Amino acid sequence: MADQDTLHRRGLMFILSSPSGAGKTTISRMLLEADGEIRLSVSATTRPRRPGEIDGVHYHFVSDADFDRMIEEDDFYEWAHVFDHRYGTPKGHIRAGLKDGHDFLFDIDWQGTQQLYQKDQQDVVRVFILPPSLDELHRRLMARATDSSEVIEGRMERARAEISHWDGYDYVVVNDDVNVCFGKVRAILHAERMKRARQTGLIGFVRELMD
Ligand SMILES: Nc1ncnc2c1ncn2[C@@H]1O[C@H](COP(=O)(O)OP(=O)(O)OP(=O)(O)O)[C@@H](O)[C@H]1O
Ligand SMILES: Nc1nc2c(ncn2[C@@H]2O[C@H](COP(=O)(O)O)[C@@H](O)[C@H]2O)c(=O)[nH]1
Repeated sequence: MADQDTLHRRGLMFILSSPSGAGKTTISRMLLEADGEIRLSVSATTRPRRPGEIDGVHYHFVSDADFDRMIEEDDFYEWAHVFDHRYGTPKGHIRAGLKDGHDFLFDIDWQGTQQLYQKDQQDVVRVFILPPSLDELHRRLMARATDSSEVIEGRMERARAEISHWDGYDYVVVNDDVNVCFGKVRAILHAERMKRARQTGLIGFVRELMD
């Protein structure tokens, strides 16, 4: 008897985007902790490190010159200017990993999402996270206490523009209660893994069933 979980499938690129402070990093960390089959795509950024962030784990913190060099050497799957800095997804082993059935989690903005989708529609799953209100978004950015009030005001000013890209996503989830939101995001991941087109091992399995 076949166990469906052992059938071969293509991996997927699971993207979480949101206005800054809505909670995508929180949901990403919960997902990585709960699900052993998905790995984080670690972005490169020119922004300064926040307290508690580890180089190579949360981001690859690079200089402007290093970022320029990475662009020149075609090292990025996608990159974009976000706020006052540059962020990019290093190609790494993503394409080979997808073929081997590994899933990758991306915490990237709408510009990066569009670029990844244009390159690889079939493997991309796009999830947008909304805050319950703009007041709550502001409260969360303040409570996180990782950015100056100037930076927080800049992020609030950009929030409406970012939210306007909500319709470029496959799923939209409101992050009011974090556990409820996490449950919904996890359900999306599970369902997307079950898509017939991703379950490449099904063809052989069905053939055997019919014989
Ligand atoms: N549902 C929630 N209720 C209350 N606080 C939350 C909730 N989700 C996340 N937070 C808190 O809000 C703050 C912002 O969350 P987080 O850093 O995950 O946002 P983000 O969308 O990743 O922001 P950025 O784009 O700036 O990295 C954090 O302090 C986090 O603990
Ligand atoms: N297009 C990309 N956007 C990225 C990438 N890595 C992160 N981001 C987005 O930047 C903002 C700000 O992040 P923060 O950590 O400074 O708060 C946020 O929207 C991220 O999703 C990337 O590689 N490409």
